[in-house]
Amino acid sequence: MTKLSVNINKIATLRNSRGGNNPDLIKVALDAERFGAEGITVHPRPDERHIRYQDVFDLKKVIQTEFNIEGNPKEQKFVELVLANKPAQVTLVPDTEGQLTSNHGWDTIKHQSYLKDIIAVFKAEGIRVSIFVDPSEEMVEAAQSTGTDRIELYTEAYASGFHEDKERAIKPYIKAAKLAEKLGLGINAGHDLDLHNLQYFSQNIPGLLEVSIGHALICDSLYFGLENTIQMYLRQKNG
Ligand SMILES: CC(=O)[C@@H](O)[C@H](O)COP(=O)(O)O
Ligand SMILES: NCC(=O)COP(=O)(O)O
Repeated sequence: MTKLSVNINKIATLRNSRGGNNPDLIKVALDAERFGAEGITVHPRPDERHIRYQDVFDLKKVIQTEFNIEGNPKEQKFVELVLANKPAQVTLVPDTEGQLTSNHGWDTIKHQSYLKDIIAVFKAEGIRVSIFVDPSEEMVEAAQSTGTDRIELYTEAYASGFHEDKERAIKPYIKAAKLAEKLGLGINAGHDLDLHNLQYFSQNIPGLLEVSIGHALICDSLYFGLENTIQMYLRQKNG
């Protein structure tokens, strides 16, 4: 069964906007788990615009479901943060500092040697590794030889094409997922998944192990409440 990992970056965005501790990130993470979240995802960025490095230490002490930390390992502070907290999973994302949000996957051919080395560092500590990739069979093929446990399919292109032509939008993801399965790679997915596009994605992607969803879910919770929203996403995912 595909797991829903709730990304709480945007809770931290709201908290940081006033300098205090409201909303309380730790409380939201624990409530999200109580409401049915099957994992918690955070993406501490170098500018700490939302998730702070200290948040990761605080969350690690209390999270009961799978903890997934995302980030770019070219940032040494990120590597040290992950090794110090040993989450269930680290998701390597090739974001640079100035990006508004994640907007591309790894070039697993060009960065093959680098990825091989850094993935080995995390795996030696028993941390499962996932790498963020575009839905490209070439990139998935090359991902296998990096030694990664999983890939995370970057789903922005699916989300942006969904309303116009969902069959067309999902096609590259089905191909990439079938190849990943054949190569023995675990399959995660995320970015811009929401209440409208999640069910079709999870119904059509073979071997999907985890979806990580943040922005749309937190926005939806403003209208439906966090507990109801998490239940709605779980129903869509399992539908
Ligand atoms: C890797 C990815 O697509 C998202 O998990 C990312 O964490 C979103 O980052 P922001 O929440 O900073 O937009
Ligand atoms: N890896 C994707 C993630 O954690 C959340 O992405 P989004 O739902 O905030 O776009």
